This record gives sequence, C-alpha cells and structure tokens, in this order.
Amino acid sequence: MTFMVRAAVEDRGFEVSLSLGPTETVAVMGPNGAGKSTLLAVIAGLLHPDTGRAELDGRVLFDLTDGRGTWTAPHRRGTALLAQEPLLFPHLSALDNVAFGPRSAGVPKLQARESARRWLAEVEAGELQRRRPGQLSGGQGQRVAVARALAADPGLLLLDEPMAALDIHAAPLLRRLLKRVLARRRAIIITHDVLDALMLADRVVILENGRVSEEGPTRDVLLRPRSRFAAGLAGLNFVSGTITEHGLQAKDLAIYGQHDDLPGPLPAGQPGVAVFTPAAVSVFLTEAHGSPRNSFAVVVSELEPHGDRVRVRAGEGGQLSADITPEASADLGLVPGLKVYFVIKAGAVSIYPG
Ligand SMILES: Nc1ncnc2c1ncn2[C@@H]1O[C@H](COP(=O)(O)OP(=O)(O)OP(=O)(O)O)[C@@H](O)[C@H]1O
Repeated sequence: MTFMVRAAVEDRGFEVSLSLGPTETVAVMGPNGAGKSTLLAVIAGLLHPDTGRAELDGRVLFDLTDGRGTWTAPHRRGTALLAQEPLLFPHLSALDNVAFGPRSAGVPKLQARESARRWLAEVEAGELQRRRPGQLSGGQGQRVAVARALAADPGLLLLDEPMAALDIHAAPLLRRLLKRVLARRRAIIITHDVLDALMLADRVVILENGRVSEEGPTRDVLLRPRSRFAAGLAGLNFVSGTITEHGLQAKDLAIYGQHDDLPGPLPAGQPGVAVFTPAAVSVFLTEAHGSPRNSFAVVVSELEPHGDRVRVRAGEGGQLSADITPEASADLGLVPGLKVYFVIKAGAVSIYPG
C-alpha cells in the first residue's frame, strides 16, 4: 500500500519525486512559484505532466514511460483535494454536499445520507447538515469540505493551504480537527505555516525552483535546516560556506561553532552551514574580544517588533538577525544604517554539513 509520484513539467521547470507511507502526512513548503500547486495538480489529475509515473495503492494514476501513456481520470484516482475555499455546491445542503461523492459512486440515497451524517458528526458539523453553503462561515464551510473529502474514502488526501482563507479564530479549530483526521490517513498538505507542519506533518518536503531542496522529519528540518528557506521558516540565522577545523568559512566571514551531532572533528573542506538563533546574538557598538566568540561587523537594515523583543536585521537583505530587548536597542541608539557588531558565542552556533 504505497503512493509514489515522479513527474516533470518542462515549461514550469518542475521535476519532483515523492513517495508516502500508508498513514504518513507530508507538509510541502516553499517560496511562491516553487511548484507546490503544480505537484498537487499533477497528482490530482488536473495537469498532465510531460513525463513520469504515479501509483496509489496499486492503481496507476499515470504512466508516461510505458509507451501507451496510461492516464487515469481525476475522479477515479482515489485522491481528494481540499482547497483554500470549500468549493461546495451552492444549491445543495451541507448533508447533500457530503453525500454527493458516495451517491456518484452508486451508493443508494438513504445509505449515502447516513454516511454523510456520520462524517459531518466526525468534523463537528452535525448541526449544520441542513444549511446551504451560503449560510456557513468560512470555518464551517471548510469543515463540511473536509467531511466531503473523507466521505469519498480517499487513499490520499491533498490539502492546498486549507487554513489560508480562515480568520485567526477559525484556523485553530480546523487545525485540531485535521490533526485528528490525518493521524490515520495518508495526506499531502501545502502550507506556509510552521505550526501546521509541526502539528500535522510527519515529514516536511521543501520545494524550491521546481525541485526538492530539502526533506526530512518535521522537527529535524526546522531544528537543523539545510536550506535557507527552511532556516527562514524556523526563524534561524543561516550562513552557508565551507567547513573548517573550527567552524565555517563563508566568503570573508570566519565563524566559530560546534558540530553537535557527529563525533570527532569537523569534516573540513566540505560544504556546510552555520545555524544560530537570533536570541543568541548580542549587539555591540564596538568590536568584542575574548573567549571563543564570533564578532561580525554589520550594518543595521531594519528594526521590527518580535514578541517582547526587537528584531534587528542586518547585512544585505537583512539576512542576519538578533533579538534584543527594547531597552538595549534604545541604549545602543539603533537605527537603520548604523554600523554595529553582532556577537555570538561559538557554543551557540551549530555547524553541520549541508
Ligand atoms: N497555469 C499555469 N501555466 C503556466 N505556468 C504556470 C501556471 N501555474 C503556475 N505556473 C508556473 O509554474 C511554476 C510553479 O508554480 P506553482 O503555482 O506550482 O507554485 P506554488 O509553489 O504553488 O506557488 P504559490 O505559493 O505562489 O502558490 C511557476 O514558475 C509558475 O509561474
């Protein structure tokens, strides 16, 4: 019982392979235009790739490598797509929207409605069964849409930013619901939200420029990012370069740090990354000396509130950040354009091959 897809869409520069275990949920994350929606469209059968093959629980979804060009129609794939908007039939009640899939598959009316009632109860929307979509809030509509997707008993659920159109009060309820629903199911969820990835996904796949740039268990990717994009998601500073005996050399920046998972010395000469949290960075107006520390001369590019701290962004494109107290920021007289020193203890910098 497996799912695998391998597909290329040439004019979108898209080439991705992915497989999922029977109850695995994978979060797909990446910048705009990375290919996340393209991936779902290819799997759902809404977009014909140029080459590739996909299989779900023994059924071939498409095979463009076998000379015959096997292609299974979207509604016969055993996949169900949940989009940002519920996309319910406006003239049908919530109950009939959910019963629609089983009805189309030939289930008798009473039986289809009975199962629809069960699914609506499962998503805590039992009391909404008589309402039309126009009488539902965004969050209620999404819950009905989840019930409709589940009623088709899909082998793979495809979720395209299901929380994106909801307000901040409705999103947590749907997230909790999805957590329960996805625990025993196979699903791919596109999200821009780290919280969704942490709560819902076993694994994260980062797409950049139509390719998988990084993948792994959610916590590992967020704690030990190997791509700048994943580091940004986790709110971590990220510098790439070449591993040296004591840390990392990145252009003219020598960074001292620790290699915290491999025993023995750092594998000098290999490409690597240095990662550290903005909370570990202190800001000074003069260069600091002393115990193993990193002291980088940088120019402040931006100051922004970050919880009860001030996030100081520095360097070109604000790629390094420090979180300091508002008092410290005021005492230092920080303003964009000011030259300062970012100081980080070597012990707070993780270096690893990347
Ligand atoms: N209908 C289309 N026709 C041609 N090219 C498209 C079409 N839709 C998207 N693309 C291109 O395919 C690439 C991948 O886009 P895709 O929509 O899959 O990215 P995405 O990761 O879902 O982005 P977003 O986060 O903005 O939704 C981009 O270069 C995009 O410009």
